[in-house]
Amino acid sequence: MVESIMPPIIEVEGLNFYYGDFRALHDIHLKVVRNEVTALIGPSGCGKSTFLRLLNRMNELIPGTRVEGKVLLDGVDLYDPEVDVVEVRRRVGMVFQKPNPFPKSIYNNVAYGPRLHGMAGGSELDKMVEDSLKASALWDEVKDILDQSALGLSGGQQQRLCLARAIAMKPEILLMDEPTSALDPIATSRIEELVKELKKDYTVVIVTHNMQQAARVSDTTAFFYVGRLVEVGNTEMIFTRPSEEQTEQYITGRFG
Ligand SMILES: Nc1ncnc2c1ncn2[C@@H]1O[C@H](COP(=O)(O)OP(=O)(O)OP(=O)(O)O)[C@@H](O)[C@H]1O
Repeated sequence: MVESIMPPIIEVEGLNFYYGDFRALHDIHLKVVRNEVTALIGPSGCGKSTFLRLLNRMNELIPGTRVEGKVLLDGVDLYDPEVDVVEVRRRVGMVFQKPNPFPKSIYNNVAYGPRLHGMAGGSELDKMVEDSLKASALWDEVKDILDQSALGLSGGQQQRLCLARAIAMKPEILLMDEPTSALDPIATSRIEELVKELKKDYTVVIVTHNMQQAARVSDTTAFFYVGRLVEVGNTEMIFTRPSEEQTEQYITGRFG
């Protein structure tokens, strides 16, 4: 495979991860290319979500866990003791499987992070909220009801609101953990279209159980199996001519 000429935004080197004594990830090496969508696929329990959460230090909220190895973001190790975890999570935003808006107004959901970080106020904040809702393709649906509760939105709208909330923090990377698994097909295809759109401005890493989704939205696909990264490469190549037997078996539905 021809190596991409774009410098990687993330370089993972020799990453191991433990929940207590259980080693969930084994010696992972992976480069994530800037302004690409990278999909993480593999059967249930293979470590996709664990790996994703290591990219913004979310796993350290779980007691008894341990990380070895490096996750370099623009060349700086996220796990270096000097690095500020709050800044890491601002630069690397996340959208979860189930939409989880705050029980606040639509406006305040998006404004919450920028306010907390003193990033904007007044009309500047209004603009930030508008821009974020536009980027998540929700603005037209909510512009007249910004003061209404986010909990009144549909599941698909709530997920786009969560995306707007992440975007408002001006991240460089967006992590998505099965962002469409709770959504119907129409809401799913809107999110998929958005993901393709978002890579112009962001780098996206998405975990998905749905192989068609990985094939539709991603540039690069990484196949995980029992805590190991079996193969990573150009998405079309992974889905048509994988190098590894295990990848071939998984994508042809012979296991998992
Ligand atoms: N909080 C936790 N404590 C202990 N073990 C955990 C925890 N979270 C995950 N694991 C274990 O780590 C392994 C990897 O889990 P992970 O959720 O990362 O896999 P996954 O590929 O994302 O699975 P799925 O597709 O089902 O979400 C599994 O064996 C799982 O049981």
